[in-house]
Amino acid sequence: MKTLRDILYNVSIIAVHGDAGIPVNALAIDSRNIGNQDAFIAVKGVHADGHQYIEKAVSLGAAAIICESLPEVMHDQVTYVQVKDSAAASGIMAGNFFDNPSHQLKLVGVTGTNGKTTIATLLFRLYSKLGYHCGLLSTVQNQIGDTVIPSTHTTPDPISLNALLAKMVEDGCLYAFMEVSSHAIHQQRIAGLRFAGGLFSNITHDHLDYHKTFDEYIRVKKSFFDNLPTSAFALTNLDDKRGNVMLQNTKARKATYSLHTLADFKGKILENNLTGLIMMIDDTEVHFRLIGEFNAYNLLAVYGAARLLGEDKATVLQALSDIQGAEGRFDYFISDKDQIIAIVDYAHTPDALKNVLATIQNLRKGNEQLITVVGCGGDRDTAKRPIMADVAVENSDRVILTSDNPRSEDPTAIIAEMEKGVPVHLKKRCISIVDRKEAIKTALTLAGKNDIILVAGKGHEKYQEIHGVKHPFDDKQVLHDMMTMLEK
Ligand SMILES: CC(=O)N[C@H]1[C@@H](OP(=O)(O)OP(=O)(O)OC[C@H]2O[C@@H](n3ccc(=O)[nH]c3=O)[C@H](O)[C@@H]2O)O[C@H](CO)[C@@H](O)[C@@H]1O[C@H](C)C(=O)N[C@@H](C)C(=O)N[C@H](CCC(=O)O)C(=O)O
Ligand SMILES: Nc1ncnc2c1ncn2[C@@H]1O[C@H](COP(=O)(O)OP(=O)(O)OP(=O)(O)O)[C@@H](O)[C@H]1O
Ligand SMILES: N[C@H](CCC[C@H](N)C(=O)O)C(=O)O
Ligand SMILES: [Mg+2]
Repeated sequence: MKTLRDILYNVSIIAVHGDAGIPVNALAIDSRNIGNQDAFIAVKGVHADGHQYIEKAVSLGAAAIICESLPEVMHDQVTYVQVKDSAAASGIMAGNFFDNPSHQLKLVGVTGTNGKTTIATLLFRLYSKLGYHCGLLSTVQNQIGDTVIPSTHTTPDPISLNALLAKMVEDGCLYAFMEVSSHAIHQQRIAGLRFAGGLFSNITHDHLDYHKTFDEYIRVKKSFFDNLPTSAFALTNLDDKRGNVMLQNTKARKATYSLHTLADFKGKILENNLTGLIMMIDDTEVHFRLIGEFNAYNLLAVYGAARLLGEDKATVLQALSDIQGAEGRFDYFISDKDQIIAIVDYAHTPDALKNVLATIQNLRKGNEQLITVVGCGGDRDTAKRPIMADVAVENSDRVILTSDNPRSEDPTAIIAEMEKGVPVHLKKRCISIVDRKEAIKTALTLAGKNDIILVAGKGHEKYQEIHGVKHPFDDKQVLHDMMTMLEK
């Protein structure tokens, strides 16, 4: 068993009260997970302060307490360690506890508002296809080779994260590809990890409920690159306004990709339709199964990262050509009877919705109707609600505003906020139906031959979260079922 002293290696310590040589059984940042001989790390959170739970942790058997301010009552049998930053300490300690698994494989992190899941998943599938055993940490799921481990977050808390990386190392993985969310960077869930590379996709409006201003959101994302080591690569999208800024202060080896300007990895779209993309990448013409300009960016990012990790150009392009995208990202099927194209997409930001609708507009052959069903999540960025409704009506023939995951909010009130973004002259395009199933059914009823239906916002999600309860709900399944029912 490791001692507290071993686990504290590299942590900025202010004071130690008690014996640092005690053995530690497990680490926890949540007092509810404390067992005998564990170390509890008290972290200040968004809703509560972990320091309030120190006594509770001791009563459950904690042998060590890591905190920023020492409690008034200290027990003789417990070791108290005062640190400068408990959140940072939790990452570093989790690394030490699990033998720093990120040092034992090549860990690649992907950040940006949109495209993280797609890029990380494509990298995982590419490397698996190239014959490497590897791991994936993503919004949709975590994976170690073929073994799927359900994910609770885009980027897990530092203890779960290091535990998963340690399992990957134990299982013989050489690479791990992970999404790095802005929440995770800000909450230091990635503290102490050693990255072999970092990728930037893009940055647009999202999560302003959490980060408050766009500048702060940019600063947080940038800090991921600021902290990369010199041994890593940092790959950025030059077509994004903030692409250069992201790498301004990084020590890592800089590299760029672009569809529109000179870059280390240069791509051009030759064809973009429902059968996929044809692109020119560094003078080679390649066909991909993924659809839409935004996926051209994702593919280019993946190609660039693989080259920076040392793979051969022809091998990468050949393998990438046949790979499918992540679940619920431009996931579509065509109905037998009326050839209605039904698309499920995880677009839950104004920019993602705009991109997916622009992609659909490009795919239109004649004057098919485009019907969009969309909602916004509760307890999340409220500023995006009217913007998303506006984007939807500006770029669709018919829009049905509906409920996403209302969480603790009233879905009718969320929809009312969305409605405020619909310009008066476009109001007739738009109706609101709170029940998501009814909304999808109505879209199908409105659709005629060859029309296109986009159901946006929930992608792969298999539930609808209402007041803390996750009710089974799957956009793709509902579309299938309703279509079958209406065709009978
Ligand atoms: C807003 C947010 O990000 N919250 C995360 C945060 O929790 P928190 O700050 O709210 O925690 P808190 O309730 O204030 O508690 C503070 C501390 O006291 C501890 N505590 C609390 C209660 C108790 O009885 N005992 C106890 O010890 C908690 O474990 C915590 O360490 O830290 C927790 C542990 O890491 C996370 O699980 C939690 O994610 C919540 C569930 C969440 O929904 N997060 C979302 C917004 C999120 O992180 N999303 C991103 C993706 C976003 C994107 O699309 O880019 C993600 O990476 O998943
Ligand atoms: N490179 C991109 N640029 C803009 N939009 C994109 C891009 N890639 C994907 N999208 C859109 O964003 C949606 C979400 O994509 P993806 O899940 O890959 O992003 P993400 O960054 O992982 O999202 P999250 O932060 O929720 O985990 C997709 O369904 C698609 O509509
Ligand atoms: N990772 C994103 C997911 C949003 C998905 C959408 N369906 C919602 O519930 O808002 C978030 O936590 O903001
Ligand atoms: Mg994701």
